Amino acid sequence: MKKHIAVVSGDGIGPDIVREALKVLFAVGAKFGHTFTTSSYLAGGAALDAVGIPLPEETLDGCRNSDSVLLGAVGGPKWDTLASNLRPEKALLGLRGGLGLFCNLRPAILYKQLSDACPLKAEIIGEGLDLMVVRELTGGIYFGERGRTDDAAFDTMAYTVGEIERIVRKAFEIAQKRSKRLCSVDKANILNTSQLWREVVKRVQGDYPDVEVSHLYVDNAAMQLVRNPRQFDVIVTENMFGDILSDEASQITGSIGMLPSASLREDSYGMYEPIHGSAPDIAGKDLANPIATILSVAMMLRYSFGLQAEADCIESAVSKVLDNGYRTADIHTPGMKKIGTNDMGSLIAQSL
Ligand SMILES: NC(=O)C1=CN([C@@H]2O[C@H](COP(=O)(O)OP(=O)(O)OC[C@H]3O[C@@H](n4cnc5c(N)ncnc54)[C@H](O)[C@@H]3O)[C@@H](O)[C@H]2O)C=CC1
Ligand SMILES: CC(C)CC(=O)C(=O)O
Ligand SMILES: [Mg+2]
Repeated sequence: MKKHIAVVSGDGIGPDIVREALKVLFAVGAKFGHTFTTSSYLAGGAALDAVGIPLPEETLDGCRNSDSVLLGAVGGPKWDTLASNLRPEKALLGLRGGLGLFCNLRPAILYKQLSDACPLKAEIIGEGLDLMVVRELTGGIYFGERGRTDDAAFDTMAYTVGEIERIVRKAFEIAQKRSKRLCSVDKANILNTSQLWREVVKRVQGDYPDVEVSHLYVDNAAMQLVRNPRQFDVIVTENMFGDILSDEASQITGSIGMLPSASLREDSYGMYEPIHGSAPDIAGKDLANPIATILSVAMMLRYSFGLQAEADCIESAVSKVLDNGYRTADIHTPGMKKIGTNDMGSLIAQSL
């Protein structure tokens, strides 16, 4: 198979982790006889520094004309004082919105080798954690009307039935292939958008009678995630709630450096990125955990290219390296071998 991938490394640890993910992508290509080619594009602070805007047209076009996108992360203190339409994070929203990637899958899996890195008590975590956060990605408050004067500011959360229905249907389909349990998270005791969200879930539910549905308010869901995370299998929620809850879920897996994501539209095209940000505190220091980005490559192979065995091979290689006791600093526990970003990527590539 031949595929062309747009690579957007971005800022902070973005280049560190994408470099390791590409090592693994090319190694898996060589092992299975696929040709993966790449083109690099600027976005975020890197683009601001080079051309004065966070998302150059060339980047969006390059991504559109590729088979999929691999993204690191954007943002950092250097650009924090810029007006909101010029901030690096605008590039991320521009890519997600511009490419129509409404469906964000964020699997939170606690590898058994990392149970000591999980901050929850053993009796809470039991046999482990394997949940899927299905997050709406192109609507809600990150995309609504916004404004700012010297002494006031507003952001708007807006959703249409169509935007809710398409993500909710995706979540039902995913639940059908897993444990057939779906929890919809909203704030329907306050927000109009959440009341509409809940109405849509209840109507659409009729088409998936085999799926058991529950509803939680987001404040309770945040609490339940640490009280009893194993009650969840698939969570579906709007953009900002999904952003926050997936960072929370990631900590249960040991580190935010473990969680990959896929951002999809109706066809097989997708953008793949770790759920974390650009971690400016550890950028360029060989400290970042590249596993989330490497597992994002596995998601790319599975969801965009239909390469199941290749995706499984990457996930097994990650597991093997953890089995052998290698840990980056964020998941390190006593008795384990502490290694850097570069060695972690190389070991995973060699273990394919
Ligand atoms: N997708 C993206 O591009 C995102 C970008 N951001 C941006 O990133 C910048 C930093 O944001 P923060 O809130 O600090 O979130 P962050 O996710 O970058 O970092 C939070 C904490 O987790 C650690 N961390 C993150 N990824 C790690 C990894 N792979 N290995 C080890 N440790 C890791 C960091 O060192 C930090 O202590 C901001 O400019 C923010 O806007 C934030 C979230 C998503
Ligand atoms: C940087 C934000 C726009 C988004 C975010 O935190 C995320 O998608 O995880
Ligand atoms: Mg986030």
